[in-house]
Amino acid sequence: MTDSKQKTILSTRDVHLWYGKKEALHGIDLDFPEKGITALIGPSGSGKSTYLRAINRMHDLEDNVTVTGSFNFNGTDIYAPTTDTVDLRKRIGMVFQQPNPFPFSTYENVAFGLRLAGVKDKAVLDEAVEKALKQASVWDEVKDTLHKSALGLSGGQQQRVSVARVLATSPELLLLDEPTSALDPVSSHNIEETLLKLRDDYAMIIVTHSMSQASRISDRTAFFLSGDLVEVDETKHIFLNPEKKETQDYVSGRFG
Ligand SMILES: Nc1ncnc2c1ncn2[C@@H]1O[C@H](COP(=O)(O)OP(=O)(O)OP(=O)(O)O)[C@@H](O)[C@H]1O
Repeated sequence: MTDSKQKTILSTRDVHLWYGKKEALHGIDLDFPEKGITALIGPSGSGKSTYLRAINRMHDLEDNVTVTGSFNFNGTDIYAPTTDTVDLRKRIGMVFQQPNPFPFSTYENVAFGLRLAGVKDKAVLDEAVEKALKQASVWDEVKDTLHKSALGLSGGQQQRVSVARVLATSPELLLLDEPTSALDPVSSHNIEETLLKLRDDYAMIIVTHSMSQASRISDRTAFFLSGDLVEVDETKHIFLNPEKKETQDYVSGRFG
């Protein structure tokens, strides 16, 4: 669980983002503690994914996107020209909506980032792969087929292997962009349980359309509307006693 005395792992200030001439984020100030889950909620098009992807510079891969503002990540200026994005994305791992295993074995999927970082020792790799798969609560289901293609796993197992792949490189922050929206209810529940187990050890930011999911798993919730951050607070305050009328209207299902 988070508490108010926690250190801040990421501090973002006055974040604006333009797709061409269209401004999608209008000056977001938001901080994240070093442990626990923050949910980003809001109607479709409110800027949740845009903001999330700005955190690990995913927009660098798109043409015509301009980002301004400050992103201080544990002392690293995320947008400084000297910041290495490969290293940054190891420190800030990302799990996407669709499970996206590479067409390799489960083992090689999880070992991928470590091999990229130059780890060759088999014993080190074996241990790291097992640890990450256990942390992602999928080890028991895949331990006998580690060297078979990850594409043969169910969608829910693939998504937990995606979580393990991210954990294997010892990230400081995990970004999750609607990680259960392509999964059946049982697989979604398994992912939620996995995230709940990780929240004492990691900082996580999850974009979700499901308000019940946000209220089940997050410590803090940030409500976005039309590219603005309307309100951020402990999840129970946002759902039971929000300050702003727009938040109240959204969480009570009046729009969105
Ligand atoms: N690649 C892009 N090019 C142009 N405009 C974009 C692009 N991606 C998003 N947008 C626009 O930016 C705004 C914010 O979109 P974003 O996807 O961040 O919202 P969201 O809250 O995550 O929505 P959803 O819940 O539907 O995923 C929207 O108006 C969207 O149309």
